[in-house]
Parts: sequence; C-alpha cells; structure tokens
Amino acid sequence: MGPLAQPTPTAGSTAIDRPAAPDTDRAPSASLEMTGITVAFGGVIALSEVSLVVEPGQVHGLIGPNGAGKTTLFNVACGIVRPTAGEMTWRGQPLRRLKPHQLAGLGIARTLQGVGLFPGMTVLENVMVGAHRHARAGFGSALLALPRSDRDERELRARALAALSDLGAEQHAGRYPGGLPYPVQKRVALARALVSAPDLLLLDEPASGLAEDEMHELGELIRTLSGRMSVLLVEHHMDLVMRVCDRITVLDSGRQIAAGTPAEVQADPAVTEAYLGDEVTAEEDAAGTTRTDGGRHHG
Ligand SMILES: Nc1ncnc2c1ncn2[C@@H]1O[C@H](COP(=O)(O)OP(=O)(O)OP(=O)(O)O)[C@@H](O)[C@H]1O
Repeated sequence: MGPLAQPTPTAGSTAIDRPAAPDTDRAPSASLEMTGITVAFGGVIALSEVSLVVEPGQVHGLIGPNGAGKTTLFNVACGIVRPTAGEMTWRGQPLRRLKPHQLAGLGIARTLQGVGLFPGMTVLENVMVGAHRHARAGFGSALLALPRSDRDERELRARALAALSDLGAEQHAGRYPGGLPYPVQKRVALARALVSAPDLLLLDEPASGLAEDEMHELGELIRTLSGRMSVLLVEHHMDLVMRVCDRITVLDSGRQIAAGTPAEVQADPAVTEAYLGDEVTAEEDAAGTTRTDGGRHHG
C-alpha cells in the first residue's frame, strides 16, 4: 500500500493532479457549515441541534459511541438524510434539499461504509464512474474542457488510471472488484472518490477492515489530502482519528458533547464519560487497534 501514502503524481501522470482543473491547484478555501442539525426518525431523535464547521483544508473527525448519530450526520452531509431542522452551507451557499447526485457538481465526494463498488464493472470502470460524474457535473466539464466524445473517454480513462496508480491499485484495473481482497477494494473506492478532484471528501469509516499497516498509510494519505481538500472523517479507530484530525466533534446519543483539537477532546471529562465502560485494553492500545466503541458491534 506504499503508493497510497504518496498521492503526489509522478512525472507523466495525467490525472489526479488535475492538470486541466486550475481551481484545485489553489489551497482549499471552502468550508462546510452544519448548524443546528436535528434529525428525527419517527420518534427517535437521532441528532439534536448539532453544529460543526469543516474548515478549508482541515481534517474534521466525527466520533462517538455506538448510536451517537455519526452516520446520520454524515448522511445529512451527503444528502442521503434530510434534516428535520437546521442548515448547511457549502462555499458560503445554503445547501437546501441536497440530493446525493448533486454532490459531484458541488465538488464533494464521499466513500460510504463498506466499499460500494459495482460488481459488474471492472476496477477501472468503477473509478471512471467517479471521474465521469465529475466531467458531467457542469463546472467540471467546463474546467476540464472535455468534449463528450472519444477524447472525453480517453481523458476519463487516464484520470482513473492515474487515481488508481496513486492508490497503488493500477495493476487491478482490469479485474472485477469481487475477486479482490477487501483492503484493495477499499483503495479502489477511495480512488473513485479522489478522481473527481473534490474540494470536500466525506469518509465514513475508511479504516474498517484494514490491517494496522494499511491503516497507518491511510492516515498518512488523509493528512496529505488535506493540503488540497477538506475532509470529514467518521471513524471508530481512535488512534487514527487522533493522529490525522485537526479538529474533532464528539457526539453521544445525538448530542454534541465536545469539540476541539485532538488533545482538547482527549482531555475532556465528558468524552471519557461517554466512552466509560468501553473495553479498552492495554494490548489493544499497544497494537494500535483501539476502537472508539471499544470494539462493540456497530452498524
Ligand atoms: N433509518 C433509521 N430509522 C430509525 N432510527 C434510526 C435510523 N438510522 C439511525 N437510527 C437511530 O439513530 C440513532 C443514531 O444512529 P447512527 O447510525 O447515526 O449512529 P452512529 O453513531 O453512526 O452509530 P454506529 O457507531 O453504531 O454506526 C440510533 O439510535 C439509531 O438507532
């Protein structure tokens, strides 16, 4: 997984450095603001007036015990869940009635829990879907000056291959996802998100199912990515979160109980209390596999 931690393209690489997309050459400047987000599923209040800001170029972690509301808030940011109350703005513009298919056009990419690759498409085709969405999204097409033709297809293919290369998965381009090890599938899913050259990357449990060394490289990659995009990271692995995040929001039972730098959050008694009872062993810590939910099942 070596190349995963080195997303800077090599000479001759054509895609992930977005050669024809000058907007991404500048430092990230957009922020995602979520204010007073409340979500009720029937009688269940999954989120209650949660607010956070993903600052430009920062990695913002979202943690909390099982059922805290992390996935629900992530899904609000993706347009999958419509909040009952609250507001979101992106690039200073309100995001009302956001729908998932609008994300690419807004410069937002996501990976969901699991991998979500299309089993009937090759790895390359799966990643091209990400690039294709970008090119078809209007502003991307204009910036890339891509004609919707054979050349369009060639450009998309080149971008997808370069994204795979950056994730160390180009040798799998012609294979189908189902035959690949889970960690490789996760890299392909990440390549599909990154090929769209997003300004904001939404990551839902990217480390799940990864071995320790792969998790470490994922952490390095996320840190590197923050130089060119903002990242919202939902993750159970506390050690990864503490290593890569600039700021962290902690949820418990749908409420925000703490927010701050990793050091501030770790020192907050409310956070300790929320995790009280978790079976955090010295062995898990030493192995770097400590989960914020103490290893309990989560959905
Ligand atoms: N579609 C739904 N319908 C009803 N209740 C839901 C739905 N989705 C989530 N919930 C409830 O909302 C609350 C928050 O769930 P959510 O999955 O967002 O938490 P989480 O922090 O992501 O948990 P985990 O770490 O276990 O994934 C929980 O009480 C959950 O049971």
